[in-house]
Amino acid sequence: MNTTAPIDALILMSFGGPEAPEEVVPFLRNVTAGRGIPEERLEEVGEHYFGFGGKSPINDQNKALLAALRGELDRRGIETPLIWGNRNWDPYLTDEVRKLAQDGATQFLSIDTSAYSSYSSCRQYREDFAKTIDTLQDEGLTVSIDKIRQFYNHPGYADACADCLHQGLADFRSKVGRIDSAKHRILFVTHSIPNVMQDASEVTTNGYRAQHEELIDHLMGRIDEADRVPSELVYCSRSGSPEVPWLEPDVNDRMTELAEEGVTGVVLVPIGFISDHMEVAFDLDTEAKETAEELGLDFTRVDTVGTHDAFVRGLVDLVEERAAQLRGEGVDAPALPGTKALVPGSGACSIDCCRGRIERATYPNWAIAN
Ligand SMILES: CC1=C(CCC(=O)O)c2cc3nc(cc4[nH]c(cc5[nH]c(cc1n2)c(C)c5CCC(=O)O)c(CCC(=O)O)c4C)C(CCC(=O)O)=C3C
Ligand SMILES: [Fe+2]
Repeated sequence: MNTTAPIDALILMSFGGPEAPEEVVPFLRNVTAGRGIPEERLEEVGEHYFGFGGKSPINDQNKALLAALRGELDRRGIETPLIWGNRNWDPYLTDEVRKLAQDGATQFLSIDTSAYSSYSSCRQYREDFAKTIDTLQDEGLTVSIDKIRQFYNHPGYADACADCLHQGLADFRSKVGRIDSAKHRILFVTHSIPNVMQDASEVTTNGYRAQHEELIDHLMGRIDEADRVPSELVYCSRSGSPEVPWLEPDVNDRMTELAEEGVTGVVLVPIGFISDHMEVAFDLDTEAKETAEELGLDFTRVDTVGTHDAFVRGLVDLVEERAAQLRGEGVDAPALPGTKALVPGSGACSIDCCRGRIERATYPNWAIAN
């Protein structure tokens, strides 16, 4: 069936980013409103954006993903409109949903650009849906917004990550000759989050960190045995006050320790990011690369999935999966062997997941139906 019924329209929902220097400070104010991030950290992050001409790479990457998704929908004969809306910058979710709602669309399905469970990567998007729904309701427009499941263990994302890793290892091999367990490490990198956010992510799912570990086990199992050097999960982009604990080790700290232990080369695999947005462009390609240079480490940063075919097809599969669930059809929800698909309402990513300090309205409020 070449339809997404009962869904009238699809949304690519992302973070948003500034396009010009004068947008950087207002953007950061939007991001951090009420989130207690110290002024020094904001100035530091502002400098990262100014260093790139005040333009975040994220918008162009989302436009490319939008075009790739449209292409895949068209290939499948799915005519459902697809729009793009952000949390923190123009085009804003509410404005984009309003346009289609005025044309009569009521049921929306969102593709969020984050793979794992946590407040920042799942629940906060559902808070955004609730705000949009409320705002439009006040204007006399009734809409609902559902979302696809977190996709870290969907075969499409995993296949794309595996392909990127394969290519990255080839690049590394061209620098070092032979990949060697005694000298080389594979460091999977993701966004650090506060420990309390990690804990909240474990209430109804296996949680943020364990989800990364599942994907890592899978990816390591797929690389040639000769390349299977020790690997670990490290973090970047820590924010917040220094006295608040966040997930560690930081990628730079860990590279420093490894160099002291005699490691001479690292392959960084940014599985926490679907495209090369600012955390990748600055925290990895600028800062971590400099650390590697100072330490004399051979260094390869593996590609993010971006618009990789397998990833794009996987996202459209997830759209079709969710639409079928909403039609009440029994559907196959594929997941990596030994892992569980986070089907909304099945006990994962439910109303109870990833609660923060402050309780805000979310939508949808899936019931836990085990
Ligand atoms: C888990 C996670 C993802 C991945 C999931 C997803 O993709 O959604 C993500 C994505 C992103 N984060 C981004 C940017 C920022 N994140 C910040 C702050 C924070 N992120 C956090 C977590 C995450 N963030 C957290 C716990 C905070 C602390 C404040 C809070 O508790 O909310 C700040 C404030 C300054 C600072 O503190 O660094 C900025 C500017 C951009 C845009 C980049 C670009 O422009 O290319 C993207 C894609
Ligand atoms: Fe962030």
